[in-house]
Amino acid sequence: MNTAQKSLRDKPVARWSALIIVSITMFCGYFFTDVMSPLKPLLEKDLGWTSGDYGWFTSAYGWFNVFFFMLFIGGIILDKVGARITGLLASGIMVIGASLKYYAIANTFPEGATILGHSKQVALAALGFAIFGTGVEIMGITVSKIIVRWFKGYEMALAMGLQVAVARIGTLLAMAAPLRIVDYFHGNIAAPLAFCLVLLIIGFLSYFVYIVMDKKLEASMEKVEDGQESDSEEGFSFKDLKAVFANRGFWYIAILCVLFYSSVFPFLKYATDFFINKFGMAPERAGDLPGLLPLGTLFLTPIFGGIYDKVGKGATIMIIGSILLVLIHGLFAVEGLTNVTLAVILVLLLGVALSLVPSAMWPSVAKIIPEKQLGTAFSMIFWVQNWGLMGVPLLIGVVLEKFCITSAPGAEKVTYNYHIPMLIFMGFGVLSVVFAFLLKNADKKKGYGLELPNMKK
Ligand SMILES: C[C@H](NC(=O)[C@@H](N)CCCCN)C(=O)O
Repeated sequence: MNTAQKSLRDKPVARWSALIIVSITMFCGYFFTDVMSPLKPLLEKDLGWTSGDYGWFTSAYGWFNVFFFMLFIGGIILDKVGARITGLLASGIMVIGASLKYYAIANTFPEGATILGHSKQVALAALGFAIFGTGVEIMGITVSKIIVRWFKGYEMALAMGLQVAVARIGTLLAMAAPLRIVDYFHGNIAAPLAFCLVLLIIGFLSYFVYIVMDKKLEASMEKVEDGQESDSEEGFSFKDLKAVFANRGFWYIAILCVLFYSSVFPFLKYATDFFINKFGMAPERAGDLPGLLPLGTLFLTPIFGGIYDKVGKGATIMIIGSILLVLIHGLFAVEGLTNVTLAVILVLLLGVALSLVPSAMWPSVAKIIPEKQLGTAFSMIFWVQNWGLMGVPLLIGVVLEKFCITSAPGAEKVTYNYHIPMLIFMGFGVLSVVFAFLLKNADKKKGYGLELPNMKK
């Protein structure tokens, strides 16, 4: 390819700069997603929440995505109007939802005021989280499509891995920082939310820089004669949707996605409480342990992504990650295993699993589905995944409240036995292994190329 035929995406500095900018927005989104997780014991102690309240509030993340088909609508908008407008809308929605959640936690409401059977505070916080969840998920599909747009034929899995790694720094901070921020602000439980809200506004503003870059990319692509890239901008059609639905590989990857993530992200929502209850950790330090999980993924996701780019073996990588999940949650479930060193090792291994599967899963979607249907495909996969992100935290909250309380009724501090929740997480792991094998089998029959490298020779 001579210089005259090059578009902006062919320049490494340009495509990596685009990646950095969208990664910042996602980092802020992931931080806010999990910022309340280490606060569960405090929400119960200081604000009078129950585990059921917490489970219901946490499940709100997926409400609009699942029931109002917001991801589906977001995917159509993305394929129709492109990443510039969709990304801006999504990050704006994140800021609005986060503001409402902050308002709910920062204020006190008249005792006895309830909405849908929950206190006004829990209900408003949940509504804010539901709005935020819509924004961050649509942003997620937008960023996935942006990466394909800039990196297809280049370091696509590495770029996806790096973006996820940066986002996971947000999760790491969400685990390690909130209790320290609360302490610093003399027990103000809303302070971590305020801090995070400021970051989200920064993420929103940084997206404007991406918009400028995207416009330049488009202009440069118009100059490229062969018209290859313009194929990807045909937009949504119901024919495409039918084609995505009719693809068996799509369903295997979507089901693997919901099963795998159901045993990781919802686990993180309860991890601090779990380590306090099972491993007897001090509440102020218990958030540090789940913080190790995203820490490992920072380095490993890009490494595994790089391996997939160069060597291939995508389906095998997903099988190994799923098997690890079963072993980890299985050991967490064993009663009497309360050694903190073992807990550290298992959390680090969970980080390996959370690096292996996503590093291979997301780039594999682009191998199964044509680029012009990718917005729709990513949004449908996220939609299926959101059933788990919504339902599983709710399930765990209800199970904890109904079957796992070990403290005497009316005790000042409620304690839990996490055996059943861990078995539930392990069950999702077992099903993930089954679907990872089905995917590998389908790849052999249909020749998606999941075991082949991503990079052009
Ligand atoms: C890339 C992938 N993202 C997702 O699965 C999102 N739908 C959910 C993000 C939830 C953030 N805690 C990932 O993070 O691996």
